[in-house]
Amino acid sequence: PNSTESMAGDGQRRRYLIGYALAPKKQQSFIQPSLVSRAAGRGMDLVPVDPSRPLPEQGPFHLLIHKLYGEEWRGQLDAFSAAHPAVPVVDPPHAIDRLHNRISMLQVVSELDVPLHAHHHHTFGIPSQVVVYDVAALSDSGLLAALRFPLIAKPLVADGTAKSHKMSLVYHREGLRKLRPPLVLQEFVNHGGVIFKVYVVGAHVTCVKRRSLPDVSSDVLQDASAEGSLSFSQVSNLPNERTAQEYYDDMRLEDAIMPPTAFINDIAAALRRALGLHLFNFDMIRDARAGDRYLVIDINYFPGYAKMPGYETVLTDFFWEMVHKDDDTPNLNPNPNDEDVK
Ligand SMILES: Nc1ncnc2c1ncn2[C@@H]1O[C@H](COP(=O)(O)OP(=O)(O)OP(=O)(O)O)[C@@H](O)[C@H]1O
Ligand SMILES: O=P(O)(O)O[C@H]1[C@H](OP(=O)(O)O)[C@@H](OP(=O)(O)O)[C@@H](O)[C@@H](O)[C@@H]1OP(=O)(O)O
Ligand SMILES: [Mg+2]
Ligand SMILES: [Mg+2]
Repeated sequence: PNSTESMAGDGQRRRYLIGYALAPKKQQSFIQPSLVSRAAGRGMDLVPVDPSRPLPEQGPFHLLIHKLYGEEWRGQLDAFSAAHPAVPVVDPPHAIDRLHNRISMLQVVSELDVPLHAHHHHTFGIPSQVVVYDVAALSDSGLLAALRFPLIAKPLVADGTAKSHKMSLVYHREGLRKLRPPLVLQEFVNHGGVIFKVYVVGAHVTCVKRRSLPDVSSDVLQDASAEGSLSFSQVSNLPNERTAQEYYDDMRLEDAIMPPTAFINDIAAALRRALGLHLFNFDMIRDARAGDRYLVIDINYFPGYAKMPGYETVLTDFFWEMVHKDDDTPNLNPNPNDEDVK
């Protein structure tokens, strides 16, 4: 409805339109009034995109952010980019695709170029893993010889469906029988029940601690009578309730030492370059057997940023950078006093 090229009033700054295309649940969690008002205070209006209507009828946008999939939506984005090559689309669908397969997702990590000498004895990598396409492969001894129990079985596809988050812990061979390929069998690495979630928003990096799966003891592995596997879903996204059992875990969480900031920042920057993405997070665990070894186990596109401390400021700064990318005025102040933020 509103022409964004126009001035909002005498002496007022130019306004920018940021279109967001998100599933209803994502829209609920991400588009908080606090974010909308902070962005508005910096001259940027967040408006929903209707994916069922042609993009040229909407806007005109100065930036598009999205977490929607499918051929139709991709066609919309391609047409939009062809018509408006200067308007940033965050992020390109082909770059997001790589995160929809748990093999290609972590492949990037093993290829990263991070100057490790700068980080003393801290190292990083991914757990050993193999991809299993069919049931027959589950009893292939050669394939299994490459891995040590316990294993974690994850659906190969990570497309955001509830199914793609369903996993099983597998303690011994018997436990493999219940599994449904295609999946990834990954070594479960004991890590003290704490996971580090690293949120990336353009050049900004924030690391937070979360509760994770508890360590698997050797007793459990040796107990032949025990169930061979255990299923679960989205542990790192559990509500922060504290049952008696969890009280202890929370204490351990508080005590957990964060990985060094420079180390995290270097991995995040290298990942951002390699993936060609602006908005993602990755999960990292510290290998309990080798205290300074970290393993990346998951990468998510456009994660739950509202859970990240200072999310309104971080996202607003990012939007500002994106809409001013092509400005030729070198000394624009990136942090003017916000106008209407309480
Ligand atoms: N190799 C591993 N070793 C130990 N624990 C693991 C391993 N892989 C996953 N986990 C645990 O299982 C949880 C779920 O795994 P993962 O993060 O891959 O699933 P997801 O469904 O993609 O999660 P998200 O909700 O973050 O997208 C992790 O948060 C962690 O607690
Ligand atoms: O909201 P969405 O559907 O995008 O859910 C994402 C969820 O964010 P939410 O907190 O907003 O639910 C993320 O949580 P954090 O890692 O940030 O804790 C993470 O679980 C992603 O894997 C989910 O993306 P999916 O893999 O399902 O596409
Ligand atoms: Mg995860
Ligand atoms: Mg994930």
